[in-house]
Amino acid sequence: MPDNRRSQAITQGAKRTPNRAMLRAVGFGDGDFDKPIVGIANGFSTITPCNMGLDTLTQCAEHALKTSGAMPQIFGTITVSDGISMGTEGMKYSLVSREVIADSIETAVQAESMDGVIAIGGCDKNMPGAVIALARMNVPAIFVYGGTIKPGHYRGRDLTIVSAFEAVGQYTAHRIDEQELLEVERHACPGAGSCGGMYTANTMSSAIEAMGLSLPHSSTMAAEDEEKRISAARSAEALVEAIKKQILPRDLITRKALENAVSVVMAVGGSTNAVLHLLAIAHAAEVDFCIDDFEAIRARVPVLCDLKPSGRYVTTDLHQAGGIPQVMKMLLDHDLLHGDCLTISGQTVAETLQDIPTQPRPDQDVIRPWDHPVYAQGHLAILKGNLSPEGSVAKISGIKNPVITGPARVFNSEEACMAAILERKIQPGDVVVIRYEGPQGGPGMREMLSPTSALIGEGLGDSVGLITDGRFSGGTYGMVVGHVAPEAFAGGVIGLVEEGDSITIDAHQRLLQLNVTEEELVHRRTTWQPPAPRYTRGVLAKYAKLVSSASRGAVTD
Ligand SMILES: CC(C)(O)[C@@H](O)C(=O)O
Ligand SMILES: [Mg+2]
Repeated sequence: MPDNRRSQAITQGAKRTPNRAMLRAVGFGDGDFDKPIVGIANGFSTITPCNMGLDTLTQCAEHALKTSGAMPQIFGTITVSDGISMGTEGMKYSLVSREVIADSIETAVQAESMDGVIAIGGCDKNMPGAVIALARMNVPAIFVYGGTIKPGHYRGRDLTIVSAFEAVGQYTAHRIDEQELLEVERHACPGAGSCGGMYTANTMSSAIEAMGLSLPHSSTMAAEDEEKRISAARSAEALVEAIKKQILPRDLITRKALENAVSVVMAVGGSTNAVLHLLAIAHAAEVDFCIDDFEAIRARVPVLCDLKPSGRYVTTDLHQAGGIPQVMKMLLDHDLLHGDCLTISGQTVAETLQDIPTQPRPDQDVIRPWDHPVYAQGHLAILKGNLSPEGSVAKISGIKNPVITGPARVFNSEEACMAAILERKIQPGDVVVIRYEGPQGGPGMREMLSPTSALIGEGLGDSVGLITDGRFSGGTYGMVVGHVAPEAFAGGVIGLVEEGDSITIDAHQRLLQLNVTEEELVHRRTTWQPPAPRYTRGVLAKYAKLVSSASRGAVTD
């Protein structure tokens, strides 16, 4: 073990007698002060099914660290539940929790001079929050994903949490009755694990595996399966080896690795949140990577996987079909992946894939053959125009009407918009505008799964556009554009839109345009004032003062 261990700052020499005295109280013995001290950032919580199984994984990792000659130290990180807070004021804490998780891991590991860290997370923000911390600290580290939930089943179909969100719109549109709404609620989430489609949690776990920061196949394992617990122990062993070799997160989180992550996110049809989080991870790792880098990758990478929200299958199906290594192998064989990137095991990406088949198994169709992709190009597009000169993010594949020009229906909050949708006041051809929901203005940039799902449920998903300076859940699809930057609160044009204005969303040209003259915008700006901040004390007030534009990842440092 390298003798320049960080933990020597608290374990070596007479002056560290008190420090060792306290470490003895937590279980250190005479021979333990020369072992590496490895933190386990344990996201266990019962406030969301995503994190329910993490304590078991922590115990597996703890045991494996001890048998591998390291000294584990467990500490907690928080989580919030996107799905449970969705549609409420509480969702404003969701993106904020990414920073709280990152700051809490950094604080604990740096305060105690740890030699390495295993970050264990489940719900959406746990993944980017953990990796932001690992990138900042650059101490040997590995990520362990809590695992996906298995699908629910009802009347012969697979259900996920998004089925429940969409059922709300189906019910208000009288397309299902109250009993069916209740049965969907009862069956959508059968146990522990993160939301089961290729939504944000599974998207980010896949991106982290693509960057070599977690073990192969680990990002698509089910939370409740034994292999997930075995993988946690193997991850601990891999980290002890990485400490010996001094493999650091910034050796893994390189520009090429970020490009690999974006390619995999495109190939699996992942969440729009991946744009926000990968930009924030690049910022933390001090890698030159910006929102415009997504388009070059989108244009060359096909969507290979037929996964919910817009596809048929769930992440456990992807796992059974070969998981992320199978997707990566197909990308590598077509020169759409950098095979020379390093991974946490010390192998290169190409070496980890050498035994993976070049074509997906013919007995499954969740991963399509290369020459029959779901879509020929990626689905995550960056739209620009006078509404979003810094950028905005949309899923543009599989849309029935890729170009929509319609009258603006303007709402200054998610709640006001949701009320209008449920009162059936939104008509085909409308372009819904939800603003003052950005990182600063919300604050917290809420996910708009409730209104987008209600539109789908009411059968308006193909005929109504929706733009917002907020963001979307991984379960959102349709003609929807989020992360509009600059946001309204920061003086963005979205704040100048008036009811009835003509707005164009053009997926082909990747254009987001307010069809109003420049002179009119100049006139409107003379009377525009930012609203008073919604919060003046506490977490949300502090966040609103620090947070950057979504086009830079909504970072706070
Ligand atoms: C509730 C969901 C689907 O997990 C959402 O929060 C996401 O971002 O995917
Ligand atoms: Mg989410």
